[in-house]
Amino acid sequence: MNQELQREQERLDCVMEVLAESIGELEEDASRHRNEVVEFRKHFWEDVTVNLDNFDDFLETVISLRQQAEVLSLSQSSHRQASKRRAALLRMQENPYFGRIDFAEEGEPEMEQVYIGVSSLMDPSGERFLIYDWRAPISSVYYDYAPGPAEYSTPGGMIHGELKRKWQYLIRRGRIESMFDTSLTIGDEVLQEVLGQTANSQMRSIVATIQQEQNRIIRHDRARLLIVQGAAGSGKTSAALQRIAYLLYKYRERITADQIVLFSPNVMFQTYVSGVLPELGEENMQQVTFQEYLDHRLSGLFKVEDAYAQLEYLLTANDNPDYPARMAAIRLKASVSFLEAIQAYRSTLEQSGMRFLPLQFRGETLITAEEMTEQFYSGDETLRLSGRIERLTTWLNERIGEIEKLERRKPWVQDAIELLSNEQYERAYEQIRKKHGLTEDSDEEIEGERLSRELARIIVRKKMKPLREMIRELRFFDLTGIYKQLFEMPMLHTSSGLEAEEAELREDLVDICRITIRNLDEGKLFYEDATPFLLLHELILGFQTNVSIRHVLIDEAQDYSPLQFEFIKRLFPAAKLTVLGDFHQAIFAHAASIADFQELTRLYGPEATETILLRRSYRSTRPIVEFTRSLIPGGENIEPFERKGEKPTLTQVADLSELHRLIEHKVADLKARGADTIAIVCRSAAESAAAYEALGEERIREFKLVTRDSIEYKQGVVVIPAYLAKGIEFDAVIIYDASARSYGEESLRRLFYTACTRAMHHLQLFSVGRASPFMGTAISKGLMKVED
Ligand SMILES: Nc1ncnc2c1ncn2[C@@H]1O[C@H](COP(=O)(O)OP(=O)(O)OP(=O)(O)O)[C@@H](O)[C@H]1O
Repeated sequence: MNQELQREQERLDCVMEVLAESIGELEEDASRHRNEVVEFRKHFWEDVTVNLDNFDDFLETVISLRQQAEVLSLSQSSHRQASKRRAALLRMQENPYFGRIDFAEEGEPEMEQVYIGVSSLMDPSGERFLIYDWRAPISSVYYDYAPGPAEYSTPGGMIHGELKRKWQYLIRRGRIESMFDTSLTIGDEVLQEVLGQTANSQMRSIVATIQQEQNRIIRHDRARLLIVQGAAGSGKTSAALQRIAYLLYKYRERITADQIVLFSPNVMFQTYVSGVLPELGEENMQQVTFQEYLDHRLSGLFKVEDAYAQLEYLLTANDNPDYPARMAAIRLKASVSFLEAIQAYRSTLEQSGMRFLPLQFRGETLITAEEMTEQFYSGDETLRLSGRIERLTTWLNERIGEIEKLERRKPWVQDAIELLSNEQYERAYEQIRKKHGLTEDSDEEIEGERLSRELARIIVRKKMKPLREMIRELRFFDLTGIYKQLFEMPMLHTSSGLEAEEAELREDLVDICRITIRNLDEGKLFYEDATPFLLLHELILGFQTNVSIRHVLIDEAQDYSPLQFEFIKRLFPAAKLTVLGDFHQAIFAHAASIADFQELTRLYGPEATETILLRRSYRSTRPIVEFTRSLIPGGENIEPFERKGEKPTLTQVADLSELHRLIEHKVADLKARGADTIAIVCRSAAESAAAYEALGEERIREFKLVTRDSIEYKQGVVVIPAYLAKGIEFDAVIIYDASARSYGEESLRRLFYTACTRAMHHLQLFSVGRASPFMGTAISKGLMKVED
């Protein structure tokens, strides 16, 4: 062991001792707090004087109760803090720090050695940091600079100085296994080692090897909207999660984990990323899918199509006569022009066109839709929509009040009175006595006439309660009709936005409108209609908002339409947005021709928007990246990280039985070579299910079929549609059928790219018959091995 390493090991030994001591102290603390809480709960009522005789006594009781509750909650929170800190220190025992910088601050006589780890640690005197948290201001120098002049920002201003040296450590269980003096980039050696490991069924934190451009994303703090456009495997999801950990640290006094929301593509992905924050000692943020939100808001009204069902249609329904119209509809309904058309339509509703549902009671129409329309548009022409809604609601309530009075005299009410059970009668009677100020002891009786009047009032009011609720919740708007009307000619044609752009879609408009209306009439809502419908709904009736959320992060953002972004912006008015995506992986039809996030600038304006590009891809070996980047236009801009591996292989087979036989061999071979996670990636769910069945009974026991309802993916072999594999990665990927038949159309190029970029170490493609033309360049340039 050389001297330097010896010295470092000695220092590490001291740190380990401090860690052990601190853990011991925290354990004592935790058990003291626990006992306190237990004791406190036991004697809680002894210290509370409960006296409710008069108001002063009552007040005193309340105050003493509140004080007791505060003491209890303080003890509980100290106990929670101590346990959290103890868990962090226990994790640090495995690997207390991973880096060091020797930094000479301008104007300071001494150079400081700053050790960086997942969490901070002070020496026993409490005066000196033995380890700095990776999120501390000074730690950014570690990620941002090579030796030379360096600076970092603190709440008190910029600190300038010189970074003398930079070190990386590989520590396991208190032993330094190796240390590197890294010069230019942060230790490619360590990164090599990390990236060379096999995939886990859970995403891991990248704290020790965050790259400079990723650090910019993590610590970004200026813009309201941060857009991250990055190649497949460039660390977008990783950076997003590290960013959340950073925000929770930097704003620990102000922001809690439940004020941060991560939009992710599906539940399996949610499980996949859910370990990163706990690994960093933080609580998980909230995770949602846009689909969950749509279902929550709309499932009472419609059968809402799932995003993946739409994709499956796109991939399998080419023969359907409505297919071209549906494709055009998907593009139209996700466009900025359509958003503008909806906004324009909403304005016209201030003058005319609003539709209502008649108010019905006992099978009769009490107030017709026409009456409501007339009332809505009568009087002051300058009134805005919200004013008109308020006025109509008041009018409806008054009308219902009048109708209620008339109903009381109707024979059905008398019948209902006679049918009252004894119990119901007693209850009603009691209610009436109370109303007239009669106590249980008073002798005064309620005379018969008054009693039946009151009973009638109670019965009618109860029966009409749902109607009143309907009015209060504004459910008398015929929202389906209003949305449908947008597609009834000539409404859509005349809206300004569409006339200007999307001219080529105009030809398809008749068919688009036809299929939309038909679907609505069947009580169904296409996925592409769900957001526009909800947006129109909110534009008319007011937006539901959540002001407590401070940060919203949207992963796989290429899958969201401008309308969805508009919606999210309005839903979270107090939040900053981080949007991460890669248009080369845009597999939904609506984004087929979009290449970047420029359109998003309109959300908050150019001054409040910043874009960061990530070009380097870390997931896959160099040969795999060289192959995948040849599949897309502009792919030459993607830089592979230098990691060795073999070229992807293309094997052509004659038929399915040969395919299945070779897949089985390949799986066995990959396992023998150490691949823990292997994915057989198919084009669609339909192809996955068929492949899974065809691979035979024995394999069915061993392989797992991933569907859109899958909650987690475990290590092993999975058969999975490409769109569900998005965002996750595998040691080895087998493309089930990369033939021209499967991946022939240009519209599937992005899906094919997404599928291939899931591979970390091995990529095997099979093709039944002629191979997909997407691989033309790769074959001609020798970027893949071709086997017959
Ligand atoms: N700085 C880093 N240090 C170590 N590993 C990294 C780093 N950056 C990325 N990785 C690894 O590269 C892989 C891809 O990262 P991630 O999934 O975050 O990329 P992505 O851009 O979201 O990919 P995609 O768009 O394809 O879903 C992961 O295994 C991640 O751990």
